[in-house]
Amino acid sequence: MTTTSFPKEDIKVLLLEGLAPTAVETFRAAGYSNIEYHEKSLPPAELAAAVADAHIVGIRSRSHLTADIFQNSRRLMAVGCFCIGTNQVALDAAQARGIPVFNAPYSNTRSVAELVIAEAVMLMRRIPEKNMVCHRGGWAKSAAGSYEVRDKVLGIVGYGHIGTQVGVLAESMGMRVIYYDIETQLALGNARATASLDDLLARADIVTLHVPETPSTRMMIAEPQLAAMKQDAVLINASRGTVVDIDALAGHLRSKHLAGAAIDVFPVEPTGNSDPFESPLVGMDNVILTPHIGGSTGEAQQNIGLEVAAKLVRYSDNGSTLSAVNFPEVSLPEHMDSRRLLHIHENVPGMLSRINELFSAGEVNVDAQFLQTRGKVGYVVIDVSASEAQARQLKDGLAAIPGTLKTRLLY
Ligand SMILES: NC(=O)C1=CN([C@@H]2O[C@H](COP(=O)(O)OP(=O)(O)OC[C@H]3O[C@@H](n4cnc5c(N)ncnc54)[C@H](O)[C@@H]3O)[C@@H](O)[C@H]2O)C=CC1
Ligand SMILES: O=C(O)C(=O)COP(=O)(O)O
Repeated sequence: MTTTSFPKEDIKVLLLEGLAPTAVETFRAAGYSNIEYHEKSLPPAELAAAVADAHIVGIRSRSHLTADIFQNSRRLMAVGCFCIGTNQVALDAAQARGIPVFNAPYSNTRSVAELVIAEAVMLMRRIPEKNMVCHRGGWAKSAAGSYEVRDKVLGIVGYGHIGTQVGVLAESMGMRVIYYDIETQLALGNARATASLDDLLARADIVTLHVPETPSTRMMIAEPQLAAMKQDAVLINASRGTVVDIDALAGHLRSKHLAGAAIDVFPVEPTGNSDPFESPLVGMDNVILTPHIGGSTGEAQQNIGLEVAAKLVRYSDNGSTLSAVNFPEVSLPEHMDSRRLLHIHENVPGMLSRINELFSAGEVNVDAQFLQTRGKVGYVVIDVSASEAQARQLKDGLAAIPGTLKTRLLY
């Protein structure tokens, strides 16, 4: 087991939002015993205080880590988003303070894709309305307005990891897949890119959204886009709540322009299961409402727990930042016979020469050096053959270089 200059039992790991036991097990197996585990997200003030006291923080989509939180969390070393989306984290602010943020880019992809396919079938068969009639003691046996998904056009907005999975599954059921993405993407199977979003909206019987939350996707599906959809088309949103104008959608469902919708994410979501849920879509029989559970399956959560905790442990033990979403990516070998110094700094001219001056002045041998920069931050890892005292002295020397954000020493 790797040792760190800072004793592992003092490295505080804060895990929020009911992460899978695999996350806790991974930390424990690596020797991290100081774990604070919460089943829920914390209210903003409690969150800020808890993060300020932690070295490693694990969250899901509900905990908003703002620039202020990073500003006031001097101990914080790394953040793990145990999900795909990282829009809840002020990534630039984390970068500016030398804090890498990790996520699980694929672990719940399939879970979302399966749900979307199921919802496409349910909506095309008008199951939500028929289900509600039965619950109210009625009987609505009729084929009117019900269709197979075979041969229908599925329009995927955002053809990334989830969008492509949805496309592959949809084709296996005979759907014709078209997609729109701002980037050029490899079309899987027989899927075809559309010239524009409007083109997709005009052709699709089922529109499903798989874009991240960014300024360009905010209210991307608003009144004009909804109006551009085909009569009786259906909309599925399991991306982010900010992507759709929910009031405008309610209007198009009420007027029967659109035949139905399945919505998993909302502009404002309850912070916990005991909070009330409010939406203009509540009470509409032709809408499937789900509480942001696109990625909530046993398989996904178990895998996410393992994946993100392993990334955090690797960073803490070894300095590797591979697949960090906001940070220079460095994949490092083990440092069996060396002591490893980590230096995170502002990405300004002259930094490397200052670092190298420090080492050329000393009497230690540099075994390996790794450097990577990204945005405003640079990351240098130096393996040295040195005594513990020499390595500590070098760490202090690194910390004294102006523009230094963080230094660490791994034995
Ligand atoms: N409901 C849930 O529980 C879950 C929701 N999600 C959401 O799904 C999103 C997508 O996930 P992935 O497919 O893994 O992400 P991804 O990054 O692999 O794919 C997103 C795609 O959207 C495209 N895109 C970005 N801006 C666009 C725009 N303005 N117009 C058209 N295309 C645009 C990108 O080029 C990319 O191809 C996540 O960011 C997350 O917000 C993810 C997992 C679970
Ligand atoms: O992975 C994502 O981006 C999700 O939206 C899932 O979030 P969750 O882990 O269910 O809070």
